[in-house]
Amino acid sequence: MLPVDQAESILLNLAQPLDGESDQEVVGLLTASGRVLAQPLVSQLDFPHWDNSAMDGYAVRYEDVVNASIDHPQELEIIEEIPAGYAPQCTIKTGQAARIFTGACLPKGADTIVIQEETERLGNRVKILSAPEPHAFIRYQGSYYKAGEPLLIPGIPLEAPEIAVLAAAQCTHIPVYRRLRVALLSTGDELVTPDEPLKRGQLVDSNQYALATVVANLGAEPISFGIIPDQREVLKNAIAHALEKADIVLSTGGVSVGDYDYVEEILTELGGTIHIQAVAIKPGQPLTVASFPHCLYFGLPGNPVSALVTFWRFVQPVIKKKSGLLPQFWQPEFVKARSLQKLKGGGKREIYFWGQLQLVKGEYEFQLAPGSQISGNLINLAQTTGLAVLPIGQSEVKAGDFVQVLKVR
Ligand SMILES: Nc1nc2c(c(=O)[nH]1)N[C@H]1C(S)=C(S)[C@@H](COP(=O)(O)OP(=O)(O)OC[C@H]3O[C@@H](n4cnc5c(N)ncnc54)[C@H](O)[C@@H]3O)O[C@H]1N2
Ligand code: MOO
Ligand SMILES: [Mg+2]
Repeated sequence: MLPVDQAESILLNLAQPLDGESDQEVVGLLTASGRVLAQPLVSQLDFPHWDNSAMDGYAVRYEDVVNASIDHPQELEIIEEIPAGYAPQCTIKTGQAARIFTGACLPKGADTIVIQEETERLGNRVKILSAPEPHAFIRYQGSYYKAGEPLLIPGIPLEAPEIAVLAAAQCTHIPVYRRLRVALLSTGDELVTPDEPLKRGQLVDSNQYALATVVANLGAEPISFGIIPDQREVLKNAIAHALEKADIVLSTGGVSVGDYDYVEEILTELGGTIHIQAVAIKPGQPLTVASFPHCLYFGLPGNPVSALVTFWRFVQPVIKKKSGLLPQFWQPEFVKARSLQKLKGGGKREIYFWGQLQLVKGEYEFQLAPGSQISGNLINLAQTTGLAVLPIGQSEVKAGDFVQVLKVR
């Protein structure tokens, strides 16, 4: 049995990120969400593109209004009105101002904006009722970003803020890494699909749906191979087929010591290198991992909680790293949380308890899922947002004490 941290480092070494031209594709702005940028981007535009006003008001020369006050207002002549989107035509000279609106270009000669609340309008003249700060409310060209500087770096996930930057930079053809293909197969004679009537002894294949969801949420493409019976040759063919089609294969079941647990033998027969046969983790101990020249195979344990816990702990960072993300985006996120219940440890495995992680008055709390914490019980797994971890050697966490919690969503 490998310790959890050793299993993790073996896996992260095996997870080679997508790289090179053949692993990239070009997407549009509205299809870029959740993708990973594959090339450094530079814009030829300054941001802001022009000196412009941050407020509705008047563009003035600071020296004209420096002494303005409510008792001694400064009167200026309005020579132009500049809405957003218009190029100003005039130059502001001493004693003059331009009516200006938020986002509109600053006219030549002006160096300060007086907000409209500090003025009084009299036809084509305006009274300035207080002295502004010099350069007040001007957004200077290039003050956010100068053309030619690095804009976005490869390896970042594209979400609303990055997509806004890309749109503003008029980058409409976005180079991203291709989506990883993740094959899913559920092994077990007892399994049926959710729409089949159950005969005695049968069980619905829930793992396939759970894994398809978490894989898709990571921006990868789940490819379903359905339910494969516990028949050696049938399973071997299905695994061989999945290995051809995918970057990563996730199977569930068939990795323990039972007579019908064929996965590891098949992986060896197919030429895979076995890296992990068991991990000191509860639940999830029989996790089996093999590598092939173009594919990484995870044999996840069949119990529904074991399948998801091993996915969250080991597969998720691997998918993220392989997707081309920078380390700060793929490293598992552990937080310190106050456990609301007593957690009982002991034994030879690191124990993962499932429950809810909540932020209460700036401090994380972990609420253990009520009911049976046993790997076959998927019912109380619903609403899990964190996994509290008890390391080997720690016999308990008292209610109110701190515990490390892996955030899972
Ligand atoms: N003698 C021993 N027996 C077991 C050991 C052990 O060390 N010695 N380990 C136990 C542990 S821990 C786990 S975890 C399981 C892992 O078993 P397998 O990965 O071989 O999985 P199966 O035997 O095929 O199934 C286990 C369990 O999960 C249900 N299952 C399977 N697939 C699905 C699915 N797609 N959706 C929902 N549920 C599924 C299956 O019906 C079984 O109940 O082994 C223990 N045994
Ligand atoms: O290690 Mo198994 O995953 O608990 O039931
Ligand atoms: Mg088994």
